[in-house]
Amino acid sequence: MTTQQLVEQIKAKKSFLCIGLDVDLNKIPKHLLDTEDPIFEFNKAIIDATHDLCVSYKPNTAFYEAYGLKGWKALERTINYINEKYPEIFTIADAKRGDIGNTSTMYAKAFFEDLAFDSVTVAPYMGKDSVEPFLAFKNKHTIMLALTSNQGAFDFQTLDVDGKELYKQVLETSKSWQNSENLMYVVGATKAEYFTEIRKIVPNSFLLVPGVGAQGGNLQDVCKYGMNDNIGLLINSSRGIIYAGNDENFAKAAAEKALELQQQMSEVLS
Ligand SMILES: O=C(O)c1cc(=O)[nH]c(=O)n1[C@@H]1O[C@H](COP(=O)(O)O)[C@@H](O)[C@H]1O
Repeated sequence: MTTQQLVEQIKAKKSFLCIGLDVDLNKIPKHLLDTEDPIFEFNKAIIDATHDLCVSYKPNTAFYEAYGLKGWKALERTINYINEKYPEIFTIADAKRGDIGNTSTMYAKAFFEDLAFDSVTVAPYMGKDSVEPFLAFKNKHTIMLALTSNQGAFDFQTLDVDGKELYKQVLETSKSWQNSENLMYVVGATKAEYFTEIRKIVPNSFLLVPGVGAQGGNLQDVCKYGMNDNIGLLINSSRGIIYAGNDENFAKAAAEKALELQQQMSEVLS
């Protein structure tokens, strides 16, 4: 998917919501556990109930890998279901990969070719030659961690390196990499006060912003300081939406939570 197609979808749906499909078998409604593929059945119901309120789904692969082969199969069924039934949706494999070049190429193939995701999250720690193999894929997007939502972000990311915080160095340096137009960046919603500075470095890039909902990030502040002419934001909520209900009506409860966020986004856009 091109960035332009993503922007058009945002404008049509008046939403820049990304729903995180972080499926935990201990948290999903009990009646689903009797089905053959509870993870997929959960996702399918959530997706069918929310696809017109969001523009993106982000399964975090940890929640699938934790269940071994069954989990990976459920991930494959989920991405295939979205791509077949709702091809306009921007899909994110939240896998936080990155390794030496030839290994990164295999990670990229796994998520862009075998599973046909539109994007994958990547850690910048190993530098240019660990990220460029992902950037080589046309119309695919590499979403690199910049300033994360967790407390540990202050351990390294905000440290001063040659007079500038490390996350700023990461943003600036990455702009010089080959096919850097395929980069997006992760910035946590819990760090809204940093968005003005970040926008000075990457004014045009899309930012994936997790941390609204369960982690307490504020949607209005993120929009105020982070939005650009192309909207430029994908705001993620996972637990706050998908676990809104815990009985037969769980998908309806999730849709109600998604609608709350979509309505706030619609207001911001108007
Ligand atoms: O890359 C991410 O998506 C990510 C980066 C970050 O800085 N913080 C963060 O919470 N995430 C992910 O975003 C999701 C947030 O989930 P909730 O806190 O349940 O909304 C999880 O899948 C996290 O792994």
